Formats: sequence, C-alpha cells, structure tokens
Amino acid sequence: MVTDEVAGSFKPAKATSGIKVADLDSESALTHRPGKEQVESTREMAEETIPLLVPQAKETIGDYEFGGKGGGWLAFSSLDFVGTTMASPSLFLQTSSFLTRFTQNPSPPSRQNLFASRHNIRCCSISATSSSSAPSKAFEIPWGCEIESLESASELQQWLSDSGLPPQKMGIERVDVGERGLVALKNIRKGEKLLFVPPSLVITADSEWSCAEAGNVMRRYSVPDWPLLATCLISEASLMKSSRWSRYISALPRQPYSLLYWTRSELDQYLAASQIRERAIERITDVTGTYNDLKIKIFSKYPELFPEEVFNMETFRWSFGILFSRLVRLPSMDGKVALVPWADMLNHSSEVETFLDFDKSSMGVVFTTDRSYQPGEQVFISYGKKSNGELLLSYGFVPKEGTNPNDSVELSMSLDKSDKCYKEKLEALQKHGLSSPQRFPLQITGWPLEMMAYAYLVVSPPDMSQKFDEVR
Ligand SMILES: C[S@@+](CC[C@H](N)C(=O)[O-])C[C@H]1O[C@@H](n2cnc3c(N)ncnc32)[C@H](O)[C@@H]1O
Repeated sequence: MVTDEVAGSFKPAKATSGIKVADLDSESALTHRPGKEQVESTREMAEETIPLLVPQAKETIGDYEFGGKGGGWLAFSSLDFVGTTMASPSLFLQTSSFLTRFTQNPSPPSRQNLFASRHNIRCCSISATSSSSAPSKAFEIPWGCEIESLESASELQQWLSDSGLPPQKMGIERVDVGERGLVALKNIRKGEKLLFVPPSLVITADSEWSCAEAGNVMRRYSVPDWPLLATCLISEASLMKSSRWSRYISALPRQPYSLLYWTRSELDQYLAASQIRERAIERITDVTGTYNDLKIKIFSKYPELFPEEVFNMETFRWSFGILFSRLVRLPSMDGKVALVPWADMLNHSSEVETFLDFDKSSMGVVFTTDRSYQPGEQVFISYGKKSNGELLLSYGFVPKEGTNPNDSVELSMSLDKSDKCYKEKLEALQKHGLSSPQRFPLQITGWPLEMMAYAYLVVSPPDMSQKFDEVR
C-alpha cells in the first residue's frame, strides 16, 4: 500500500517556513451520499467543522500490508499546518461573495476575470454504480470542465500530441466505470507498455511556474510538495490561457469527486458506521489548516502574488481534491509525486495490478498492461490495494458491491484488564509497538498474522508467560 510511504514522504527537508507536517491516512466502509446545494454545504462546514479543527491521531490500519507495494496513485498526503490552526467561520462564508468580486489583474502574466461567469456544477457522487449525482449549484471554480460532457478532452489530446506525447493506442471517451476514461483504440496485448508521457508534460514540485515569482516565493519558504503543488495548480489555473497547462486544467473536473466537499452532517449521516468518518474529518481539517497556514505565513505577505480572490479556501478545496484523486507517486523517480496529464485519465479496477511509473529506458511515464484489451474496451490501472473506504476517501468513489477483494473492516482487540498477567502482556505488546486496544484490518481474504498472535496473547494463561514475547 502506498499509505505509509506517502505519509512519510512529504516531510519538508528543512522547516524554514515553520510549517509542520501532519500524517494523513485512511481506511474502510461507507454508504451513499445524495446531491445537495454546495452553497449550503459550505455554509454548514463553516458552522460545523470549526470545533473539529484539531488534528486527530493517526489510525493504525495503514500499518498493515496486504498487497505488493507497487507505486501508483496516492491515497493520502501529508499536509502542512502549524499546530491546531483554527479556521475562521467567516472564511468559508466570505467565499460565496468574493467569488463574484474578483476583477483584479494582480501580477503578470495577468489573471483574468475568473469568477465572472457562473455555471452550475455537479455534486460529488460516490458510487461507481450510482448514476444519481444530483446537480448542484456551488461555488463556481471558473476553470475545469464537466467531465461527462467530454468538453476539452479532444483539445487536451491535441495539445498533448503537439507537445510531444507519442501516438497513443487509447483515446479519451465516456465510459461506464468512472464516467470518462481511456479506451483501447486498437488491440492491446498483455505485457505491452503504454502511455510514454515525457517528463516535460509532467507537473512536479520542480516544475517552472508560469508566474515564476510566485513559485520562487513558495520555494523560498520551503513549502513541501503537496501544498506547493496545490498552490501551483491554482496559480496556473487562474492564469487561464496564459498558463502553459491551460489545456490540461481545462480538462480537469471543475469539482473533483472528493469527501472534501461533504458537509459535517453528511459525514455523520452517511459514514456513521464507518471508520473513515474520522479520517475524512481529519483530512478536511488538515486541508483547512494547510490553507490557513499558507495564508498567514505567505499569502498575506505577498498579496499581489497571491490575492485572496484567487487563493482561498474554495480554490484550495478544489486543488487538494485534484491532488488527492490524481497525484501519482513514481517509484522509479525516488517516489517523486507528480500530476501526469493523460495518464490521469485512467480509472481504477481492482482486477488489475499494474500501476504508473517512470520508465528510464523510454524516459516517459508508462504502465505495463497485465491483461489484453480489445478496441472499445476501457483500459484500467490499479490505484493500489485499497479498501472501499480508502478509495472513497481519496478518489470519491466506491467500487460496485462485492467487486473489491481488498475491502476491509477493522476489528478492535484489547487485553482483559482483570487478567493476572495484564502488565506483562501489555509490556510484550509495547515491545512490538502494539497497544491495548489495537485495531486490525479484516479482509474477505484474510487478516494480518499479527492479529492471530495478539489473540493468542490475550487468552494465554500465566504459565505461558515465557512465550508472551512471541506476539509477533
Ligand atoms: C485519476 S482520475 C481518472 C479519470 C477521471 N475519470 C476523469 O474523467 O477525470 C480519478 C477519478 O476517476 C474516477 N474513478 C476512477 N476509477 C473509478 C472507478 N473504478 N469507479 C468510479 N469512479 C472511478 C473517480 O472520480 C476518481 O476520483
């Protein structure tokens, strides 16, 4: 699983900015969410999330490995924020009005009047099987597109091939799973390498910003990759056609499917029985904290480079939603994280195991098919061996019931406090980094060996005390 690697990968080398890192993680089951007016959503968030803006403890599920490591899509990030940053209620409420106010051209290349036109946007739906993504009116991010309309897809393809993407055996089309995806245009063999996206078309923390000055400021503050990329994406998006990434950004969803858009009451209601409820709250908290931190430490000091009309909670919700659902970790580039246009049109299937990586021989981002495809069939990769909850948390969808062999639920086990050997057993657990209670993930295909050892320890009689240490 990518989980822990990711959580560990984004600690800033130097903390010159004073920005800290919180580990994010995720896990299990879920339900359905109805469409709702986004304006109302955000207002509710303003009212309801404030008492929760305290980082939660890291859950343990990410510590267990079921599958091969592999690379691929990131499920979690480490975001930066200092301490327990509190969001101001007015911050959320203001966004509704300032989105219509923006008229400045703060710095060259000029940002256009981004927020002048209003569009209705779709609310996030969470199920691959559900087509009930009720329309919703929301804060209108004035970039991106409605993915089901395929608007911008052909322009993206044209721009990519003009910019060095070699001819492809796949095209962007409407699909049954994931709404929009890459579909085979020709026969594709098992074991074939596909994509070959050159590094010049990949966005990483090292990429040049169209507004170089803004990029330089962020680097001067040693902002770590995730918040840096989130800010970069907004900066590029706000420059519209003056950005070299404008064709890419125009093809991104105007509202990514993401739990970041759920209100507190929706999380409570639809994830009531799920352990990911807390993780979702934690994630929303961290994104909010990260934005507030950047605002206090950097944006407020350079308002001409980072005007609040552009760099605000709503645009950060969008950019983090995009990163959570599209950022890739490339194992062959020392785990570097990247947005890979074109490759990020691939949807996930738990029936394949192949993932994206940088191929040193062809100098491009590729994946190798682990099955064949006929023309017209959707081509998939794996976002990792993730539970339904993890998929919901990062990508905003849940696979069709019963189709995800990696789905899991957590079982909590603990020592009996009245056990005569309670103290010795607890010490044995602690030696191995375990605690009481301790949560273990259960999958349909099995459970961690450690869980069995834990269970044996719990029931072991005192005359087995010599063996308590064998808990692992
Ligand atoms: C990397 S993007 C893939 C391309 C995306 N379908 C698009 O049109 O932009 C990841 C997003 O695709 C959708 N997605 C990917 N795999 C899916 C699946 N198996 N079922 C439903 N939605 C999926 C989710 O909305 C997810 O956030």
